[in-house]
Amino acid sequence: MSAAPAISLTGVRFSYARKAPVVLDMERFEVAAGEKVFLKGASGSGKSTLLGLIAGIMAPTAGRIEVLGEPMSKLSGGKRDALRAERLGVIFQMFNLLPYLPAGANVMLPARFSARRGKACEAAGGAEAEARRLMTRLQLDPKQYWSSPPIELSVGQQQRVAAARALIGRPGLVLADEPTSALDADARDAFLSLLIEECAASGAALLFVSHDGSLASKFDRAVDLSELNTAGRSA
Ligand SMILES: Nc1ncnc2c1ncn2[C@@H]1O[C@H](COP(=O)(O)OP(=O)(O)OP(=O)(O)O)[C@@H](O)[C@H]1O
Repeated sequence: MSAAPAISLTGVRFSYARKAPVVLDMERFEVAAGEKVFLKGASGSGKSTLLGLIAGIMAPTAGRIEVLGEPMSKLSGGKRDALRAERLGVIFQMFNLLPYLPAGANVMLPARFSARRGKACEAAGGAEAEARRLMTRLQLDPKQYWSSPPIELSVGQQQRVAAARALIGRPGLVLADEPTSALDADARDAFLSLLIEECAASGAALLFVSHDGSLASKFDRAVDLSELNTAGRSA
């Protein structure tokens, strides 16, 4: 079980609608358990689409996607949602924080929705203690910001809430889609180092999408989706 790759994708094709063009066509892509992979690629090369497929938000038109040893692409929509909630941490471009919940409650959400992630927090003293620890680690002081509504936080602070929420309850895989695009270089480097450290501490694999190639050296490996995705290429 621990040896299962975090992501294993074989012969995957995807289009957004039945008669729409194929936007993703990939023979193979694999991320090992605990591996940190930097995913780059030209705008429109399909990075967000690939993350959406791995997260189970969409299902491929053809092919197979396994996530943490589970057959994500074979599951119903409801089961894909459950697998995502139980085993994945996802940081979206716009963070998707719930605006009516304060920061601390946003961080705790996965531990509330998933029994597995709630249980994983027990060793740390429960979901609230773990949420506070993660916020502190990500340099967002919970004494000051626990009760803040997201709208009162800066973009960088919202990003830290989103990262803490993705990391809570030891997910096996963290997917991050351009989470640093709104930050200056210093804030971006600091955030990325913390994210990588926390993934390493909990044994999570990390698939991190960015246009900023200067970040690639922090990862085990960099992958260019423009090379892997053959959709739209003439044979
Ligand atoms: N909801 C959608 N409906 C139809 N087509 C879409 C949709 N989302 C993306 N596409 C198309 O799929 C292709 C890949 O888009 P995607 O957003 O995955 O690329 P990306 O590499 O993440 O781009 P960027 O770096 O600009 O964020 C593009 O041609 C885009 O027009």
